[in-house]
Amino acid sequence: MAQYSLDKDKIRFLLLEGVHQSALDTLKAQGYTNIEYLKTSLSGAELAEKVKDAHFIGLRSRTQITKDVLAHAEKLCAIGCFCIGTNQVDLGEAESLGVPVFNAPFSNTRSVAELVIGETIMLLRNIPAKAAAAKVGGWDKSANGSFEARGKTLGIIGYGHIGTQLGVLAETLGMNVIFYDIESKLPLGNARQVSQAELLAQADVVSLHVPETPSTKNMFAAEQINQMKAGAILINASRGTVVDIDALAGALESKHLAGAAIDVFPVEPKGNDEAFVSPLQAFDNVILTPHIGGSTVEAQANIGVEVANKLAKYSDNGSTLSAVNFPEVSLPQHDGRSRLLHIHRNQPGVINSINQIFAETGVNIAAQYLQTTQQIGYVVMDVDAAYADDVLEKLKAVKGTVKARVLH
Ligand SMILES: NC(=O)c1ccc[n+]([C@@H]2O[C@H](COP(=O)([O-])OP(=O)(O)OC[C@H]3O[C@@H](n4cnc5c(N)ncnc54)[C@H](O)[C@@H]3O)[C@@H](O)[C@H]2O)c1
Ligand SMILES: O=C(O)CC[C@@H](O)C(=O)O
Repeated sequence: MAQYSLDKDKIRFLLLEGVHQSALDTLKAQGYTNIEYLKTSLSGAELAEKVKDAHFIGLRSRTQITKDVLAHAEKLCAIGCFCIGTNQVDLGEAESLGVPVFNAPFSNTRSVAELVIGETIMLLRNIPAKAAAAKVGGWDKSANGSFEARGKTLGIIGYGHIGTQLGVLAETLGMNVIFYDIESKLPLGNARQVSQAELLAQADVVSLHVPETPSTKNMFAAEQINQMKAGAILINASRGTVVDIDALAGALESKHLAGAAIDVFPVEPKGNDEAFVSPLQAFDNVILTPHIGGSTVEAQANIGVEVANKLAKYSDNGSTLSAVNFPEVSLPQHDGRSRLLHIHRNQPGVINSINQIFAETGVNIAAQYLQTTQQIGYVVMDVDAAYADDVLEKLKAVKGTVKARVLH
Protein backbone atom coordinates (compact mmCIF):
# COMPACT_ATOMS: atom_id res chain seq x y z
CA MET A 1 0.00 0.00 0.00
CA ALA A 2 1.67 3.24 -1.06
CA GLN A 3 0.76 6.83 -0.34
CA TYR A 4 1.48 10.23 -1.86
CA SER A 5 1.77 13.36 0.15
CA LEU A 6 -1.39 15.47 0.22
CA ASP A 7 -2.18 19.12 0.70
CA LYS A 8 -2.71 19.78 4.39
CA ASP A 9 -6.42 20.46 4.05
CA LYS A 10 -6.88 16.97 2.56
CA ILE A 11 -5.10 15.26 5.45
CA ARG A 12 -7.88 13.97 7.65
CA PHE A 13 -7.64 13.69 11.44
CA LEU A 14 -10.14 11.68 13.48
CA LEU A 15 -9.92 12.70 17.14
CA LEU A 16 -11.92 10.56 19.58
CA GLU A 17 -12.68 10.51 23.32
CA GLY A 18 -12.78 14.27 23.81
CA VAL A 19 -9.05 14.89 23.66
CA HIS A 20 -8.20 18.36 24.99
CA GLN A 21 -8.92 21.47 22.91
CA SER A 22 -5.16 22.10 22.91
CA ALA A 23 -4.81 19.21 20.42
CA LEU A 24 -7.15 20.94 17.95
CA ASP A 25 -5.45 24.29 18.47
CA THR A 26 -2.02 22.75 17.91
CA LEU A 27 -3.06 20.99 14.70
CA LYS A 28 -4.88 24.04 13.35
CA ALA A 29 -1.92 26.31 14.10
CA GLN A 30 0.12 24.01 11.86
CA GLY A 31 -2.35 24.14 9.00
CA TYR A 32 -4.35 20.95 9.69
CA THR A 33 -8.00 21.94 9.51
CA ASN A 34 -9.63 18.72 8.27
CA ILE A 35 -10.42 17.38 11.73
CA GLU A 36 -13.37 15.31 12.90
CA TYR A 37 -13.69 15.67 16.66
CA LEU A 38 -15.83 13.30 18.76
CA LYS A 39 -16.32 13.41 22.52
CA THR A 40 -16.89 9.66 22.82
CA SER A 41 -14.99 6.57 21.86
CA LEU A 42 -16.26 4.39 19.00
CA SER A 43 -16.31 0.64 18.51
CA GLY A 44 -17.50 -2.03 16.07
CA ALA A 45 -18.96 -1.05 12.70
CA GLU A 46 -19.05 2.65 13.59
CA LEU A 47 -15.31 2.74 14.27
CA ALA A 48 -14.53 0.63 11.19
CA GLU A 49 -16.49 3.09 9.01
CA LYS A 50 -14.90 6.22 10.53
CA VAL A 51 -11.29 5.02 10.24
CA LYS A 52 -11.65 4.37 6.50
CA ASP A 53 -10.90 7.97 5.53
CA ALA A 54 -8.61 8.91 8.39
CA HIS A 55 -4.91 9.64 7.80
CA PHE A 56 -4.37 10.20 11.53
CA ILE A 57 -6.34 8.90 14.50
CA GLY A 58 -6.18 10.34 18.02
CA LEU A 59 -7.67 8.50 21.00
CA ARG A 60 -7.34 7.91 24.73
CA SER A 61 -7.63 4.61 26.61
CA ARG A 62 -11.11 3.41 25.59
CA THR A 63 -10.94 3.01 21.81
CA GLN A 64 -9.67 -0.44 20.83
CA ILE A 65 -7.60 -0.31 17.64
CA THR A 66 -7.53 -4.00 16.82
CA LYS A 67 -6.14 -5.84 13.81
CA ASP A 68 -9.65 -5.80 12.35
CA VAL A 69 -10.02 -2.04 12.81
CA LEU A 70 -6.59 -1.48 11.23
CA ALA A 71 -7.64 -3.58 8.24
CA HIS A 72 -10.31 -0.93 7.52
CA ALA A 73 -7.89 1.98 7.91
CA GLU A 74 -6.29 1.90 4.48
CA LYS A 75 -5.16 5.52 4.48
CA LEU A 76 -3.83 5.54 8.01
CA CYS A 77 -0.39 7.17 8.50
CA ALA A 78 -0.10 7.29 12.31
CA ILE A 79 -1.97 6.91 15.58
CA GLY A 80 -1.73 9.26 18.56
CA CYS A 81 -2.60 7.91 22.03
CA PHE A 82 -3.40 11.03 24.05
CA CYS A 83 -2.33 9.24 27.24
CA ILE A 84 0.48 6.98 28.51
CA GLY A 85 -0.99 3.51 27.93
CA THR A 86 -0.81 2.11 24.39
CA ASN A 87 -2.26 -1.32 25.19
CA GLN A 88 -5.54 -0.34 23.43
CA VAL A 89 -3.71 -0.47 20.08
CA ASP A 90 -2.47 -3.64 18.37
CA LEU A 91 1.06 -2.25 18.20
CA GLY A 92 2.58 -5.19 16.30
CA GLU A 93 -0.07 -5.06 13.59
CA ALA A 94 0.23 -1.27 13.31
CA GLU A 95 3.98 -1.65 12.92
CA SER A 96 3.68 -4.26 10.20
CA LEU A 97 1.29 -1.94 8.34
CA GLY A 98 3.82 0.89 8.59
CA VAL A 99 1.78 2.91 11.10
CA PRO A 100 3.77 4.51 13.94
CA VAL A 101 2.01 4.94 17.29
CA PHE A 102 2.82 7.93 19.50
CA ASN A 103 1.85 8.66 23.12
CA ALA A 104 2.58 11.17 25.89
CA PRO A 105 4.83 9.25 28.27
CA PHE A 106 5.16 11.88 31.02
CA SER A 107 2.46 14.54 30.88
CA ASN A 108 -0.06 13.04 33.34
CA THR A 109 2.32 11.21 35.69
CA ARG A 110 2.36 13.90 38.37
CA SER A 111 -1.46 13.94 38.39
CA VAL A 112 -1.59 10.20 39.12
CA ALA A 113 1.04 10.45 41.86
CA GLU A 114 -0.84 13.30 43.57
CA LEU A 115 -4.13 11.38 43.47
CA VAL A 116 -2.52 8.33 45.08
CA ILE A 117 -1.07 10.48 47.88
CA GLY A 118 -4.54 11.93 48.55
CA GLU A 119 -6.11 8.47 48.55
CA THR A 120 -3.42 7.13 50.87
CA ILE A 121 -4.23 9.77 53.49
CA MET A 122 -7.99 9.38 53.09
CA LEU A 123 -7.84 5.60 53.43
CA LEU A 124 -5.39 5.53 56.33
CA ARG A 125 -7.85 7.82 58.18
CA ASN A 126 -10.82 5.66 57.13
CA ILE A 127 -12.46 8.79 55.71
CA PRO A 128 -14.51 7.17 52.89
CA ALA A 129 -16.46 5.02 55.39
CA LYS A 130 -16.87 7.88 57.90
CA ALA A 131 -18.02 10.24 55.14
CA ALA A 132 -20.48 7.67 53.78
CA ALA A 133 -21.95 7.25 57.30
CA ALA A 134 -22.17 11.04 57.83
CA LYS A 135 -24.14 11.44 54.60
CA VAL A 136 -26.89 9.19 55.94
CA GLY A 137 -26.98 10.64 59.48
CA GLY A 138 -24.13 8.66 61.09
CA TRP A 139 -21.55 10.27 63.44
CA ASP A 140 -18.49 7.98 63.70
CA LYS A 141 -16.30 10.23 65.90
CA SER A 142 -13.61 7.77 66.82
CA ALA A 143 -9.86 7.40 66.33
CA ASN A 144 -10.13 3.64 65.95
CA GLY A 145 -8.75 2.50 62.62
CA SER A 146 -7.48 6.02 61.76
CA PHE A 147 -3.73 6.43 61.27
CA GLU A 148 -1.18 9.04 60.23
CA ALA A 149 0.74 8.46 57.01
CA ARG A 150 3.96 9.44 58.80
CA GLY A 151 6.01 6.39 59.66
CA LYS A 152 3.90 4.00 57.56
CA THR A 153 5.40 1.95 54.73
CA LEU A 154 4.35 2.52 51.14
CA GLY A 155 5.06 -0.37 48.74
CA ILE A 156 5.17 0.68 45.09
CA ILE A 157 4.88 -2.02 42.43
CA GLY A 158 6.24 -0.66 39.14
CA TYR A 159 8.86 2.01 39.87
CA GLY A 160 8.66 3.96 36.61
CA HIS A 161 7.67 7.56 35.88
CA ILE A 162 4.67 7.47 38.22
CA GLY A 163 6.08 5.14 40.86
CA THR A 164 9.24 7.21 41.35
CA GLN A 165 7.32 10.49 41.71
CA LEU A 166 4.92 8.85 44.14
CA GLY A 167 7.86 7.64 46.23
CA VAL A 168 9.36 11.13 46.43
CA LEU A 169 6.01 12.68 47.44
CA ALA A 170 5.39 9.95 50.03
CA GLU A 171 8.77 10.58 51.68
CA THR A 172 7.84 14.23 52.16
CA LEU A 173 4.97 12.93 54.33
CA GLY A 174 7.44 10.90 56.38
CA MET A 175 6.52 7.54 54.84
CA ASN A 176 9.04 4.73 54.33
CA VAL A 177 9.13 3.74 50.67
CA ILE A 178 9.93 0.31 49.29
CA PHE A 179 9.39 -0.80 45.71
CA TYR A 180 9.34 -3.84 43.50
CA ASP A 181 10.15 -3.72 39.78
CA ILE A 182 11.19 -6.36 37.26
CA GLU A 183 14.10 -4.11 36.32
CA SER A 184 16.87 -2.98 38.62
CA LYS A 185 16.05 0.70 39.32
CA LEU A 186 17.86 3.66 40.83
CA PRO A 187 16.08 4.31 44.15
CA LEU A 188 15.21 7.98 44.72
CA GLY A 189 15.48 9.44 48.23
CA ASN A 190 15.59 6.67 50.84
CA ALA A 191 13.49 4.21 48.83
CA ARG A 192 14.64 0.58 48.75
CA GLN A 193 14.14 -2.03 46.04
CA VAL A 194 12.86 -5.31 47.49
CA SER A 195 11.29 -8.54 46.24
CA GLN A 196 7.52 -8.62 45.72
CA ALA A 197 7.13 -11.02 48.66
CA GLU A 198 9.08 -8.66 50.98
CA LEU A 199 7.04 -5.70 49.79
CA LEU A 200 3.73 -7.44 50.43
CA ALA A 201 4.87 -8.55 53.89
CA GLN A 202 5.99 -5.04 54.93
CA ALA A 203 3.77 -2.45 53.24
CA ASP A 204 0.85 -0.72 54.98
CA VAL A 205 -0.19 0.67 51.59
CA VAL A 206 0.49 -1.09 48.27
CA SER A 207 0.15 1.00 45.09
CA LEU A 208 0.31 -0.52 41.60
CA HIS A 209 1.98 1.34 38.71
CA VAL A 210 2.76 -1.29 36.09
CA PRO A 211 1.74 -1.22 32.40
CA GLU A 212 -0.75 -3.70 30.94
CA THR A 213 1.36 -6.55 29.59
CA PRO A 214 1.01 -10.34 29.58
CA SER A 215 3.13 -10.41 32.78
CA THR A 216 0.90 -7.97 34.68
CA LYS A 217 -2.44 -9.53 33.73
CA ASN A 218 -4.05 -10.61 37.01
CA MET A 219 -0.70 -10.18 38.78
CA PHE A 220 -2.72 -9.13 41.82
CA ALA A 221 -4.99 -12.09 42.53
CA ALA A 222 -6.06 -13.86 45.78
CA GLU A 223 -2.53 -15.22 46.35
CA GLN A 224 -0.86 -11.79 46.32
CA ILE A 225 -3.68 -10.07 48.21
CA ASN A 226 -3.47 -12.72 50.94
CA GLN A 227 0.25 -12.03 51.29
CA MET A 228 -0.49 -8.37 52.13
CA LYS A 229 -0.42 -7.39 55.80
CA ALA A 230 -3.73 -7.66 57.65
CA GLY A 231 -5.31 -4.19 57.68
CA ALA A 232 -3.29 -2.98 54.68
CA ILE A 233 -4.63 -0.83 51.82
CA LEU A 234 -4.49 -1.54 48.07
CA ILE A 235 -4.43 1.21 45.44
CA ASN A 236 -4.64 0.55 41.70
CA ALA A 237 -4.40 3.41 39.20
CA SER A 238 -2.54 1.38 36.56
CA ARG A 239 -4.74 -0.87 34.41
CA GLY A 240 -7.93 -2.76 35.23
CA THR A 241 -6.53 -6.10 34.12
CA VAL A 242 -3.86 -6.06 36.85
CA VAL A 243 -6.15 -6.77 39.84
CA ASP A 244 -8.62 -9.62 40.24
CA ILE A 245 -11.60 -7.58 41.44
CA ASP A 246 -13.47 -10.57 42.90
CA ALA A 247 -10.42 -11.52 44.96
CA LEU A 248 -10.17 -7.92 46.20
CA ALA A 249 -13.88 -7.91 47.09
CA GLY A 250 -13.29 -11.12 49.05
CA ALA A 251 -10.42 -9.57 51.02
CA LEU A 252 -12.56 -6.51 51.85
CA GLU A 253 -15.49 -8.72 52.85
CA SER A 254 -13.27 -10.76 55.21
CA LYS A 255 -11.71 -7.48 56.47
CA HIS A 256 -8.23 -8.75 55.61
CA LEU A 257 -7.76 -5.39 53.85
CA ALA A 258 -8.81 -2.14 55.54
CA GLY A 259 -9.62 -0.34 52.30
CA ALA A 260 -8.82 0.20 48.64
CA ALA A 261 -8.78 2.89 45.97
CA ILE A 262 -9.44 1.66 42.45
CA ASP A 263 -9.33 3.93 39.37
CA VAL A 264 -9.22 1.32 36.61
CA PHE A 265 -11.41 -1.72 35.98
CA PRO A 266 -11.40 -4.86 33.83
CA VAL A 267 -14.46 -3.51 32.02
CA GLU A 268 -15.00 0.25 31.94
CA PRO A 269 -18.03 2.11 30.57
CA LYS A 270 -17.52 3.37 27.01
CA GLY A 271 -18.76 6.83 27.88
CA ASN A 272 -20.20 8.94 30.67
CA ASP A 273 -23.74 7.79 29.73
CA GLU A 274 -23.10 4.08 30.31
CA ALA A 275 -23.73 2.65 33.80
CA PHE A 276 -20.74 1.52 35.84
CA VAL A 277 -21.14 -1.75 37.72
CA SER A 278 -18.63 -3.32 40.10
CA PRO A 279 -18.75 -5.67 43.11
CA LEU A 280 -16.67 -3.03 44.93
CA GLN A 281 -19.68 -0.70 45.04
CA ALA A 282 -20.83 -2.65 48.11
CA PHE A 283 -17.95 -1.32 50.26
CA ASP A 284 -17.87 2.09 51.96
CA ASN A 285 -14.14 1.78 52.68
CA VAL A 286 -13.31 1.79 48.95
CA ILE A 287 -12.69 4.87 46.81
CA LEU A 288 -13.91 4.20 43.27
CA THR A 289 -12.92 6.68 40.58
CA PRO A 290 -13.77 6.60 36.84
CA HIS A 291 -10.26 6.20 35.37
CA ILE A 292 -9.33 9.80 36.10
CA GLY A 293 -5.86 9.31 37.61
CA GLY A 294 -4.36 11.42 34.84
CA SER A 295 -7.40 13.60 34.23
CA THR A 296 -6.40 17.06 35.36
CA VAL A 297 -6.68 20.20 33.29
CA GLU A 298 -2.91 20.63 33.33
CA ALA A 299 -2.17 17.08 32.24
CA GLN A 300 -4.78 16.94 29.50
CA ALA A 301 -3.76 20.31 28.05
CA ASN A 302 -0.11 19.26 27.95
CA ILE A 303 -0.94 15.88 26.43
CA GLY A 304 -3.02 17.57 23.71
CA VAL A 305 -0.10 19.72 22.62
CA GLU A 306 2.51 16.97 22.94
CA VAL A 307 0.75 14.25 20.92
CA ALA A 308 -0.69 16.64 18.31
CA ASN A 309 2.84 17.96 17.73
CA LYS A 310 4.18 14.44 17.29
CA LEU A 311 1.50 13.65 14.69
CA ALA A 312 2.02 16.94 12.84
CA LYS A 313 5.79 16.44 12.87
CA TYR A 314 5.46 12.95 11.42
CA SER A 315 3.12 14.30 8.76
CA ASP A 316 5.32 17.32 7.96
CA ASN A 317 8.79 15.86 7.99
CA GLY A 318 8.65 12.13 8.76
CA SER A 319 10.18 12.25 12.26
CA THR A 320 9.23 9.27 14.40
CA LEU A 321 11.09 10.22 17.58
CA SER A 322 9.43 8.53 20.61
CA ALA A 323 7.13 6.30 18.53
CA VAL A 324 6.44 3.23 20.68
CA ASN A 325 6.34 0.61 17.89
CA PHE A 326 8.46 2.00 15.10
CA PRO A 327 12.06 2.73 14.04
CA GLU A 328 12.86 6.12 15.58
CA VAL A 329 14.39 8.85 13.42
CA SER A 330 14.70 12.50 14.41
CA LEU A 331 14.93 14.44 11.17
CA PRO A 332 16.03 17.98 10.36
CA GLN A 333 13.91 20.14 8.03
CA HIS A 334 14.21 19.39 4.31
CA ASP A 335 14.15 22.99 3.05
CA GLY A 336 14.75 23.27 -0.69
CA ARG A 337 14.50 19.50 -1.25
CA SER A 338 11.81 16.86 -1.40
CA ARG A 339 11.82 14.06 1.14
CA LEU A 340 11.07 10.45 0.23
CA LEU A 341 9.84 8.20 3.04
CA HIS A 342 9.97 4.46 2.48
CA ILE A 343 8.69 1.89 4.97
CA HIS A 344 9.53 -1.70 4.10
CA ARG A 345 9.73 -5.21 5.50
CA ASN A 346 13.09 -5.70 7.14
CA GLN A 347 14.28 -8.36 4.70
CA PRO A 348 17.48 -8.80 2.71
CA GLY A 349 17.73 -6.94 -0.58
CA VAL A 350 15.45 -3.94 0.03
CA ILE A 351 18.17 -1.34 0.60
CA ASN A 352 20.11 -2.79 -2.30
CA SER A 353 17.06 -2.35 -4.57
CA ILE A 354 16.61 1.24 -3.36
CA ASN A 355 20.25 2.08 -3.99
CA GLN A 356 19.93 0.50 -7.42
CA ILE A 357 17.13 2.96 -8.30
CA PHE A 358 19.40 5.90 -7.50
CA ALA A 359 22.33 4.35 -9.35
CA GLU A 360 20.20 3.79 -12.45
CA THR A 361 18.42 7.18 -12.47
CA GLY A 362 21.50 9.15 -11.47
CA VAL A 363 19.46 11.10 -8.88
CA ASN A 364 21.66 12.33 -6.07
CA ILE A 365 20.71 11.63 -2.42
CA ALA A 366 21.37 14.81 -0.43
CA ALA A 367 20.73 13.14 2.91
CA GLN A 368 19.72 9.63 3.97
CA TYR A 369 18.49 8.21 7.27
CA LEU A 370 17.78 4.56 8.04
CA GLN A 371 16.47 2.81 11.13
CA THR A 372 15.07 -0.67 11.50
CA THR A 373 13.20 -2.86 13.95
CA GLN A 374 13.13 -6.61 13.63
CA GLN A 375 9.96 -6.31 11.55
CA ILE A 376 10.34 -3.18 9.43
CA GLY A 377 12.82 -0.69 8.04
CA TYR A 378 12.28 3.04 7.61
CA VAL A 379 14.49 4.89 5.15
CA VAL A 380 14.24 8.63 4.51
CA MET A 381 16.00 10.31 1.57
CA ASP A 382 16.19 13.99 0.66
CA VAL A 383 16.43 14.58 -3.09
CA ASP A 384 16.09 17.32 -5.70
CA ALA A 385 12.34 18.11 -5.96
CA ALA A 386 12.37 17.77 -9.76
CA TYR A 387 12.99 13.99 -9.54
CA ALA A 388 11.10 13.08 -6.38
CA ASP A 389 7.77 11.97 -7.91
CA ASP A 390 9.49 9.72 -10.48
CA VAL A 391 11.69 8.11 -7.85
CA LEU A 392 8.65 7.59 -5.60
CA GLU A 393 6.97 5.54 -8.35
CA LYS A 394 10.04 3.32 -8.55
CA LEU A 395 10.30 3.01 -4.77
CA LYS A 396 6.70 1.84 -4.60
CA ALA A 397 7.60 -1.08 -6.87
CA VAL A 398 10.46 -2.31 -4.63
CA LYS A 399 9.75 -5.80 -3.30
CA GLY A 400 8.97 -5.58 0.43
CA THR A 401 7.54 -2.04 0.31
CA VAL A 402 4.87 -1.39 2.95
CA LYS A 403 4.28 2.33 2.41
CA ALA A 404 5.99 5.15 0.57
CA ARG A 405 5.25 8.86 0.39
CA VAL A 406 6.91 12.07 -0.64
CA LEU A 407 7.00 15.41 1.16
CA HIS A 408 7.57 18.46 -1.03
N1 LIG B 1 -5.16 5.86 35.95
C1 LIG B 1 -4.72 6.65 35.01
O1 LIG B 1 -5.40 7.57 34.58
C2 LIG B 1 -3.35 6.42 34.47
C3 LIG B 1 -2.60 7.52 34.03
C4 LIG B 1 -1.33 7.30 33.54
C5 LIG B 1 -0.82 6.02 33.45
N2 LIG B 1 -1.59 4.97 33.85
C6 LIG B 1 -1.06 3.59 33.80
O2 LIG B 1 0.08 3.52 34.65
C7 LIG B 1 1.07 2.72 34.01
C8 LIG B 1 2.43 3.10 34.54
O3 LIG B 1 2.78 4.40 34.10
P1 LIG B 1 4.28 4.91 34.15
O4 LIG B 1 4.31 6.20 33.42
O5 LIG B 1 4.81 4.89 35.52
O6 LIG B 1 4.98 3.77 33.28
P2 LIG B 1 6.54 3.41 33.22
O7 LIG B 1 6.69 2.62 31.98
O8 LIG B 1 7.36 4.63 33.41
O9 LIG B 1 6.75 2.46 34.48
C9 LIG B 1 6.24 1.16 34.59
C10 LIG B 1 7.19 0.35 35.46
O10 LIG B 1 6.62 -0.93 35.68
C11 LIG B 1 7.67 -1.89 35.62
N3 LIG B 1 7.07 -3.21 35.36
C12 LIG B 1 6.65 -3.73 34.18
N4 LIG B 1 6.16 -4.97 34.37
C13 LIG B 1 6.28 -5.25 35.68
C14 LIG B 1 5.95 -6.35 36.48
N5 LIG B 1 5.40 -7.45 35.96
N6 LIG B 1 6.23 -6.30 37.80
C15 LIG B 1 6.81 -5.20 38.36
N7 LIG B 1 7.15 -4.10 37.64
C16 LIG B 1 6.88 -4.12 36.32
C17 LIG B 1 8.57 -1.38 34.54
O11 LIG B 1 9.87 -1.95 34.62
C18 LIG B 1 8.56 0.12 34.83
O12 LIG B 1 9.57 0.50 35.73
C19 LIG B 1 0.88 3.03 32.52
O13 LIG B 1 1.34 1.96 31.72
C20 LIG B 1 -0.62 3.19 32.40
O14 LIG B 1 -1.21 1.95 32.06
C21 LIG B 1 -2.84 5.14 34.37
O1 LIG C 1 -6.98 9.43 29.33
C1 LIG C 1 -7.20 8.22 29.38
O2 LIG C 1 -8.22 7.70 28.92
C2 LIG C 1 -6.18 7.25 29.96
C3 LIG C 1 -5.28 7.84 31.00
C4 LIG C 1 -4.23 6.87 31.50
O3 LIG C 1 -4.75 5.62 31.78
C5 LIG C 1 -3.03 6.76 30.61
O4 LIG C 1 -2.70 5.67 30.15
O5 LIG C 1 -2.37 7.79 30.42
